[in-house]
Amino acid sequence: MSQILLSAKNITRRFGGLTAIDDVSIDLPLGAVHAVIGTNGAGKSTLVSILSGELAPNEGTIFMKQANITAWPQPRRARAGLGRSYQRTTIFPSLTVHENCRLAAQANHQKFWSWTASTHCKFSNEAADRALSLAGLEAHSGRIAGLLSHGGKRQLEIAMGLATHPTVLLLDEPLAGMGPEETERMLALLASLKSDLAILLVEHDMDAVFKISDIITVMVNGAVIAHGSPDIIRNDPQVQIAYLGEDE
Ligand SMILES: Nc1ncnc2c1ncn2[C@@H]1O[C@H](COP(=O)(O)OP(=O)(O)OP(=O)(O)O)[C@@H](O)[C@H]1O
Repeated sequence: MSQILLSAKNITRRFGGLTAIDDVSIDLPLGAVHAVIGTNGAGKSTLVSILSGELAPNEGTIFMKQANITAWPQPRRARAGLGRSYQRTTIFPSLTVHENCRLAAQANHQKFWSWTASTHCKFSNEAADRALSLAGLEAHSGRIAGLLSHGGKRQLEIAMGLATHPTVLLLDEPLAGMGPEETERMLALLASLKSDLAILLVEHDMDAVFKISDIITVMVNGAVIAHGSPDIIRNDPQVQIAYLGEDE
């Protein structure tokens, strides 16, 4: 069994009278894509926000390897190797592709406010170069980020996440709005990255999820109704009825 890089145990989150996350446990192993799927409002984005540290759970515990990170704020988790992308693109459109990655690396570094001009900061330039290479964006390094295609912008977001040297990457709908070619490119990118990472993927594109994932967790109304390999999930009668539709 691969090493578990992030483990969340019995997470519950309420918004007033609504239980958005209901006693959910999830493990993210090194070298695997773990997808979380579910109908709208199932609690997927809330779960990602709890894991990344943007939202606190009402109950439950989160570990990164042996460290209990439940009370750690988001920046501390990011420095410990937890990266995330958002449902909507969050790039700086007027800066270059390289500058976006450099800033992501700097923002994650405790010594950001040093006397070195940011453009000459060796570690952030190297982190940006490495991230752009991993994400297949080297050729676009000098381009203005806002002029990239939609798929290119999402790819840049992944590169910005990689610039922080994560070990765990939380991806919230990275394929949203992509055409078939862009989707294929992104799936190939995730497949090429996963051996060094634990990836959590929240995604509505079921073809992509079943193609790329090693493990799938299915949520309905905040609770997990099924968990297992793509084959197990595909053949789970509860999943077919509750999520994929009885016809499928
Ligand atoms: N800040 C908030 N305040 C109150 N309710 C919230 C808040 N954030 C989420 N919710 C509610 O919690 C539930 C889960 O929302 P969440 O966005 O996590 O679902 P989701 O599975 O990501 O949905 P989608 O697939 O549509 O993005 C929904 O009923 C939502 O309205």
